[in-house]
Amino acid sequence: MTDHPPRRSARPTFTEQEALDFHASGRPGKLEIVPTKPMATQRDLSLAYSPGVAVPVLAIAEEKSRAFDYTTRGNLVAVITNGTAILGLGNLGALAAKPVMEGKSVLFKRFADVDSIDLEIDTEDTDAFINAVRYLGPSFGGINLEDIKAPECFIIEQRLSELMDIPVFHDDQHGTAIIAAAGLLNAMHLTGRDPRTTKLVVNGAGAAGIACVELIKAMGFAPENVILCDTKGVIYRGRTEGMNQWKAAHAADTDARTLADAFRGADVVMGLSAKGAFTEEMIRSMAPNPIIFAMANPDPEVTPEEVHAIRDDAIVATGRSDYPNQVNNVLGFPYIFRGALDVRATRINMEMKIAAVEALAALAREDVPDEVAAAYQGSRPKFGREYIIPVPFDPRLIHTVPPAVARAAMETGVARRPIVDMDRYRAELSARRDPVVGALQRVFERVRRYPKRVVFAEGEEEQVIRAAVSFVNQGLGSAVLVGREELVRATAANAGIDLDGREGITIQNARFSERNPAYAQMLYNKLQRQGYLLRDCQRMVNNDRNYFAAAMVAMGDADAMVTGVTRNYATALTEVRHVIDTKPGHRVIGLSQVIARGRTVLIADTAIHEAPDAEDLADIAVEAANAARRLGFEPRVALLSFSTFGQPDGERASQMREAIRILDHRHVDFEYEGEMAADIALDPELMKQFPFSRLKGPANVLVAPGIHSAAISTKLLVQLGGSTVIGPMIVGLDRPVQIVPLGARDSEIVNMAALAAYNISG
Ligand SMILES: NC(=O)C1=CN([C@@H]2O[C@H](COP(=O)(O)OP(=O)(O)OC[C@H]3O[C@@H](n4cnc5c(N)ncnc54)[C@H](OP(=O)(O)O)[C@@H]3O)[C@@H](O)[C@H]2O)C=CC1
Ligand SMILES: CC(=O)C(=O)O
Ligand SMILES: [Mg+2]
Repeated sequence: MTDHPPRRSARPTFTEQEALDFHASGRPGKLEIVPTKPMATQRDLSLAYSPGVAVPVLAIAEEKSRAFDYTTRGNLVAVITNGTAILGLGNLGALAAKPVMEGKSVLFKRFADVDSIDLEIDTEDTDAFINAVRYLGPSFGGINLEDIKAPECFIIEQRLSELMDIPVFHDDQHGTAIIAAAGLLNAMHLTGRDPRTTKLVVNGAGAAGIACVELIKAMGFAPENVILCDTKGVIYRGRTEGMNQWKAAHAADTDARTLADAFRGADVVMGLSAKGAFTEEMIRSMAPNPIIFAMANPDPEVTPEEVHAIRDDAIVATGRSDYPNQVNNVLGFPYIFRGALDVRATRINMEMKIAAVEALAALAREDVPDEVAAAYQGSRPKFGREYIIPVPFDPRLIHTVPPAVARAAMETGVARRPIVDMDRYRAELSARRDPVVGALQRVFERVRRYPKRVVFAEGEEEQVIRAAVSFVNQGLGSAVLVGREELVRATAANAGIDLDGREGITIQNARFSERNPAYAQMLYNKLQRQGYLLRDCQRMVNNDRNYFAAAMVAMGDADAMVTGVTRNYATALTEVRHVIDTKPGHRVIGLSQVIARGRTVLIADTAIHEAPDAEDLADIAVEAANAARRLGFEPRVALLSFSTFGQPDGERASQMREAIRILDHRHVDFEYEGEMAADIALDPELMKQFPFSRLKGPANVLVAPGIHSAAISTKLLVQLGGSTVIGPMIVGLDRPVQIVPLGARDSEIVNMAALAAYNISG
């Protein structure tokens, strides 16, 4: 067995209420449509709509392909369903399927910058469904069919592919088959198997099962070695019960009649059926080093724990994110469509699917990049039994899979616009990845592997209780809620949260804690020369939750702390700093992570130093660069000003220049430059005017001249620029504490608790 991280918990990481709140909060649902052109003047209006819009209309009427140049068509995919097979939940209708389809559209955007809209069509009549879709071709560059039950899905996909000149791709069929086949290739490689002689069983002869069998056979498995099963058992030649033409095409010439018969001596089994369909006996009866892909969602045919309890030579994959080897469709559909759209493909053919399989399989065999490795700290995932498929947050997927798909499209004559320069295409693809994806993922993954005890200082607040429950449910660690026990329980009960018997959550009433005298003494030792009596310290620990919580962390009774919901930032910080020192050799600063379209930058100091002098600014730069490394960036630090390299001059600008000189003397180990204006720091084209600049690329850490400019600019970015801002995060304390903004919501508190547990100061 290869190294592997501690196995993750199989508990759900959210409650039902959290899932509903997630979908209801803010604008209901998960999508909105945003214009890409300004609508600021009368001229804009007359260009966007009548009369200006008539010009592209006539251009497209004359030459259809111009629609790709003048409209959204070339980057727009419709996710279409009738809701007859929603996940593994069954036929719940078109309307109930909408959350899934919206989700898919969001993933298209986030992972591969494909614009997407969901369309729910309220009919189970195959012809009516086909008719509703077939005329939509001019609107879209591709059609992703989703959660439509077999066998209708086969007819629908085939007919629409014939009728439309854009890719029509039923993801439950081909997406699943592609990811499963990639994992299978690697599992075969690890167990030294040859496709021509490997015996394979697929349980489930629906959309996903049939597509898997077809793809696997196209990849060289011998048809006589492949057995397909459904609820009636083996699909054998001559069977009449529960059959259809798609099952019949894969009917095996075999004496096996039950799933248990089929399992006997099998090398590989794939489940695309239902929870618990594989028994202990079946697993035992397989060949040595068996490969078991139990992919029913949300619960697999057999769990990895159940398999590992019976035999230790199996490679196991599931559809779930909380086990290794997740067969997750998100590894496929965003990138397959990206590649197909970029060559304006007319279809997604078998060669394109196989190219995706091979690209995914090859990626899992390569060394993982730091960005992925950081999430698995202590045990870098390495190609092996517990890592046969890339993980969804792998940043290489975007520049690996689409080029393979595009190339296959070009080679098989379905590309309407071949890509001329593949290297350039790859570079453009990397820039398409939305930086919000994965921004906190490494933090969460790391903490999940090394869970921490986090103290939530304001335990009587409802959103804090919700956050603590979510923190624990996500497997991030245990939570201590500070507050009066009856009040915490009553608030929780009012909010519909049952704290009784909930593992991982404790309540600490500061007044009754037996650790109080020790905390008060510790605080007295620190503050006795600042005018505080022991009695004052006792009162602070007894009455003030921030003192009590911080003392727990200072004395090792908890690993990290989060606070700030009920008290303004500065007050909370002052209280915390009475208890927790600055980390020796460090400087406490506030760092905000700004995630905007195309990039992530860190801005400092957004919380502590109001008017830093040159020495302070140099320290802030060093501290921010350290934290950037902890968060997974190689820092390129720009010291910002209204001026760039002395022009125009001014007092704050010369202070920034002085800070640069101090950094020069310190011989720091990161790139830095300044003073410069923010646009120069962030735009490589503008930076070209200063060829002597030492930054090798756009800055990703911005040091502002003062807290005013730092705090004002991050807030402007949120309000006007639509950016996501995490923080200010506190960096440089000796023990990890994070402070959320006053009135923060539960999700923000969880993020900050995770950042505290991660300890960005290192
Ligand atoms: N990435 C992933 O992990 C994915 C997982 N899936 C999962 O695969 C499963 C099937 O999805 P899909 O193909 O879209 O659904 P379909 O409704 O199209 O097909 C379901 C098939 O499973 C068979 N089946 C159901 N229960 C059993 C059982 N206990 N034993 C044997 N066969 C059974 C049915 O048999 P019969 O024909 O006799 O009715 C049918 O052939 C779902 O659980 C779904 O969540 C799907 C897509 C992606
Ligand atoms: C993953 C998916 O698409 C399904 O279970 O239907
Ligand atoms: Mg689906």
